[in-house]
Amino acid sequence: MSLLSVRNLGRRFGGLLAVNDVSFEVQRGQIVGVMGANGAGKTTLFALIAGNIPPTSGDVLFDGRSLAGQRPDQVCRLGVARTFQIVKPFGGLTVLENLRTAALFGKAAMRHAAEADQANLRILEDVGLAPMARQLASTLTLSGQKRLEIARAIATGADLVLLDEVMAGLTPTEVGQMLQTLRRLHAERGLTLVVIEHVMRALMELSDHIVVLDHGELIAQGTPEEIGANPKVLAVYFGEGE
Ligand SMILES: Nc1ncnc2c1ncn2[C@@H]1O[C@H](COP(=O)(O)OP(=O)(O)OP(=O)(O)O)[C@@H](O)[C@H]1O
Repeated sequence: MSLLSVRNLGRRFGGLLAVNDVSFEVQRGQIVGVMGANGAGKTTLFALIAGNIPPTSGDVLFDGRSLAGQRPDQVCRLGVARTFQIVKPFGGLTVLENLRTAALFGKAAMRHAAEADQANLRILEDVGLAPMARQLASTLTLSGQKRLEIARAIATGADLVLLDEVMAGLTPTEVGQMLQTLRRLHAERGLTLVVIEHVMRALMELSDHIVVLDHGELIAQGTPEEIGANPKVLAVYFGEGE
C-alpha cells in the first residue's frame, strides 16, 4: 500500500482551478519531487495534503486513511509535516525552543521538555544546526532558518515530510550542502519526502520520482530521466518538443 495516495484532488478558488483532478502515489521511503512553474498549484497541493485548506473534490489517503476534513494539527499527529516557503521561526525563542512544541504536540507526542530537547538536539546535529541550538532563531542566516524549518517538521515525529522550496534563495554551495543534508536525513531517519523545488538540477539529483504540474493539472510523472525527456515538460519549460 502507498504511504500517500492523492486521488483526483481538486481545489477551486472562485473561477480558478488551482489544483485540477491530480492523482499520484508516494511509496514509503521514496523522495518524490514536485515541479511546475509559478502558480502551477504546488503550494496549494501541499496545503490540501496537510489540511491547511479543504479540497473541493477528491481525497488524500495517508497510510490508507482518508485525510478529508482533518485539521492541520490532526494531520500532523497522524505523521505528516510540512515546511513553509516563507519561513516563520519564533525569532524571540532559541533554535532548540523552536523545536519543543513540534515534539510535544506532533506525532512524537513527547511528554516532557527535557525529553524533547534531547531528541531535538540529535535532529539539530543532523541538519547542521547543533552549534546554534541556544542561539535566538532570529540570528540565523536564511540557510539556517530553512534548516530550522526542516528540523521543526522532523521534530514532530513525521513519517512523511513535505518540503516547500527549502533551497530557494540559497547560494549554489548552500544548495549542494542542503542536498547532502536531505539525503542523509532520508537515509538515516527512514523519512519519506515530497519536495517542491524550482532548482531543477537539484530536484533531478534528489528525486526517485517526479510529478509535474501545469496550471493545476498533472501533465507528467516518472523518473528524473523520463521527465527530462518528456515532450510536454520540455514544452512547458523551454517552449520546445511536441
Ligand atoms: N487562497 C487563495 N485564494 C485565491 N487564489 C489562490 C489562493 N492560493 C493560491 N491561489 C492561486 O492558485 C494558483 C496556484 O497557486 P500556488 O501557490 O499553489 O502555486 P505554486 O505552484 O505553488 O506557485 P509558486 O511556485 O509561485 O509558489 C495561483 O494562480 C494562485 O494565485
